[in-house]
Amino acid sequence: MTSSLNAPHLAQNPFQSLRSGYNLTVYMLKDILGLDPAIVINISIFLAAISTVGRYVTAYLYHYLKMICLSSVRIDEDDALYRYFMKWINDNHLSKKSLRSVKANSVKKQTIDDEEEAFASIEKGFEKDELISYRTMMGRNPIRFAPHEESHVFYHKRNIFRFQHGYKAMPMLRSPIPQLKGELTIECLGRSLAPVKTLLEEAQTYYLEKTIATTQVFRGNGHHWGIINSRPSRDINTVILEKTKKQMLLADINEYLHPCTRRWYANHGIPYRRGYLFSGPPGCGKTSLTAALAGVFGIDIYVLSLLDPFMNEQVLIRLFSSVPSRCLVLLEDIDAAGLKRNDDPKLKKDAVADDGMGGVKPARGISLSGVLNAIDGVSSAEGRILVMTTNRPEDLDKALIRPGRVDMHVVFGLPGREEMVEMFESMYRDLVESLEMGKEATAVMAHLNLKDGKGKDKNGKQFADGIPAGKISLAAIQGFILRYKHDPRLAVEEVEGWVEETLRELESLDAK
Ligand SMILES: Nc1ncnc2c1ncn2[C@@H]1O[C@H](COP(=O)(O)OP(=O)(O)OP(=O)(O)O)[C@@H](O)[C@H]1O
Repeated sequence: MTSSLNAPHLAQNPFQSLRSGYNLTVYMLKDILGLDPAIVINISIFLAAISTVGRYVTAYLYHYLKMICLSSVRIDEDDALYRYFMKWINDNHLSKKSLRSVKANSVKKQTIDDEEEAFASIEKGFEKDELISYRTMMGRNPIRFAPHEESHVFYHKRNIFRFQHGYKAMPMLRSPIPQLKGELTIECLGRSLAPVKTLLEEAQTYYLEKTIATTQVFRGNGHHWGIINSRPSRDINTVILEKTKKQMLLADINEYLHPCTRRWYANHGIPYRRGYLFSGPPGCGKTSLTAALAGVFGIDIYVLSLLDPFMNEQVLIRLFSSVPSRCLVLLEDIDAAGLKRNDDPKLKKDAVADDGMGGVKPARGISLSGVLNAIDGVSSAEGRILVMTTNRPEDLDKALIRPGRVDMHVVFGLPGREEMVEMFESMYRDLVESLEMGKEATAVMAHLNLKDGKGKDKNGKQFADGIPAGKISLAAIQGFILRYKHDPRLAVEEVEGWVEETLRELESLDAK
């Protein structure tokens, strides 16, 4: 009772309230806990000082120990090693749950394996004609785990490693705000860098072996290249092109990529670059051949379009100078950018300014000389293959396609009879193979007239007979076959009607 009477009352102003708070604390320490406030204050100050000194000492010791006991490596986010390591750590350590704090991602871009795995989990209760609900399948998709910004410690081959995801600020030209760039730091307990080097080599080999049958596609996004796709490499045999043309192209690229060729170019003072022009109507296989070539030679594709909204000469030069030394740069629809010379009569209405080198800057500010500079200027990377595609080769300036910039011109045309038969057979190859293995094969194949090679040929030839040569693209023919991908006989029966309809559509488009 006495103590409650002694308790300070609510203060009338802030100073009074502080004072009453202080009085209350003193009263609690002294009367309730029986402690001397002066001693408590001294001890608190002492502990705070110890903790500050402790923090400094630990930081110093950590720094010192790091210097003498840790070896470390830093990797920038846009370096291929970053991808190699992240895949390796995800597959080898995350799956074994040795990391306890991770970032979980839903799968946005399913690979073929993801989809097959998801379908396998619902396949048993799935009726043949049932409609697929993608939502149901999505629910079965694996969740991906990735390390996040914190540091993680893991043990590998008798070594202790620590890696940390972080960001560093990069000063930007013409901007006071620095750009944040991701980086990875890998540390290893021990004074030798050898375990980290071995680890990175292992990650690199692992990644390259895992992705041996895939082609990565990058696209310029401003000043940098970003990965947009990683897909199974296209088999070159699925691309229909005159045999001699295909073989010449393969031999030419093979010769160019041979490690000894680089020295030869250097000895002769020739810039080590090779360019190809693929021309032809839409849907005739230019992009398909490019993808297949990248697969054959195990290189990645770097796609550029002069029509991208962010594209200007500076960006183009920078992108061309930052591709890896072995890759395929695909410059799509080069005719669409309107790169013309002053003396071209068609140019007058498009032109906006003289570029000072006999060319003009089209509306989006990329001149012919800018493109030539990017392709083979001093800063342009060596060792790459350049493939330019166009629907209208006749519109291209001679400077753009002169030897040295374009070393081989591959012309694609609308398909003749042979190509159509090849397309038909290629589309039904899997069906024939699966039927050959199945129990009901004989009956079904007899029905489809696919019992032997002859029967297959007969279907393909009948199919091609129904389509006039040089009129319809392979893309359109492929689209039609896809409607009957389980039934070649029906494709043959329906082809004539489809051709009539397609030719009528093409005529009306031409008339417009
Ligand atoms: N010669 C071909 N061999 C195999 N497939 C082809 C061929 N031509 C077209 N196709 C098929 O048609 C589709 C479109 O082909 P692709 O994109 O390669 O044509 P493109 O010539 O690059 O067309 P565009 O000029 O419109 O870019 C692809 O799915 C491809 O499989």
